[in-house]
Amino acid sequence: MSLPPVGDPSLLIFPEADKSPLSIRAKALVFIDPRTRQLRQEVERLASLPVPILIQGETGTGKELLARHIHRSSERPGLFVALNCSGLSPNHGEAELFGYAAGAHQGAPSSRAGWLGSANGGTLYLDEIADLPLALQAQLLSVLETGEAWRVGATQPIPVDVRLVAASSVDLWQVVKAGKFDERLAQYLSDGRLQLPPLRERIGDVLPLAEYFLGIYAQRLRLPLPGISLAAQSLLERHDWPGNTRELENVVHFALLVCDGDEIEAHHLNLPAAPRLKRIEQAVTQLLEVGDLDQLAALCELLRRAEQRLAG
Ligand SMILES: Nc1ncnc2c1ncn2[C@@H]1O[C@H](COP(=O)(O)OP(=O)(O)OP(=O)(O)O)[C@@H](O)[C@H]1O
Repeated sequence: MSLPPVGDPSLLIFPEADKSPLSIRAKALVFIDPRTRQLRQEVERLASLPVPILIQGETGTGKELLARHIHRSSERPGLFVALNCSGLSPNHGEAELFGYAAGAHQGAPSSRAGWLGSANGGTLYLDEIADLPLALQAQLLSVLETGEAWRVGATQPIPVDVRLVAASSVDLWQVVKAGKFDERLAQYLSDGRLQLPPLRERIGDVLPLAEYFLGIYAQRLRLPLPGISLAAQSLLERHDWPGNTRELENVVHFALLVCDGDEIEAHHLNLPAAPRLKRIEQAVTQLLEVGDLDQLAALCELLRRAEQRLAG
């Protein structure tokens, strides 16, 4: 197991990784699994087009990292500005997002650009966009469509040129159906949709990512670079990764710190021995309690096949 050489299309190297915030520590985007290689092609296609992008994926799958890559590839001259919509102030969300004019409210002697203004000429990354209040959703759409924004308290709009890259860990269309997301904004975002699969569905990325993080942390902590034993590799590939790549990064970081030999062993990973088996056990137990006849028949068939395999 080793990472592809620099220049391989599955490994994107970020030239200015040092400029990224601490929460995004990657120097490269590791895409090795066939599913993420395919995604990579889609990303390259969309990045240079003047379309908004919606990245859907579970927490920790790498949505912000991908958004940063899209911004770099787009070569837009402005900044990449990242905002988590659930962090907007309940009372001053509009001013935070769109800015305010001088004198708009008490204690506002001068005007402020807001997040949108700071991203002028660049990319506004809105994480968890489903958490944006409905009223701001409609306002945001109008700004993006007209290229004009009204700061709170302003008497005239100002021109803005912002590319929106939004992320969501939930299906936006379901939120639309529930009446809590603006259908027109969802439509606007649907031109460039990217689905980042959870790590458990792209097993081919697990060991390359583990090796990559090991390299990063060994270098940063000035520790010798250990290998990963076969048992540890197998455990990494069998784990469910509910926290996705972020969880893998933390697990590898920890393993490196507690590793006392040339290789990371399974017990250094501090992972449950067989999480999937546990889940299967729970599902079967539930089925035995509440399953209907068809489900029980399907279960018997599966158990029969398991028996057959055991018998050799
Ligand atoms: N393909 C990848 N290659 C290298 N590092 C990655 C990759 N994907 C994610 N990471 C790293 O995993 C961590 C989590 O990534 P990121 O913050 O982009 O996830 P996210 O989906 O935006 O999470 P959240 O939904 O919680 O905001 C970061 O440290 C990031 O650098």
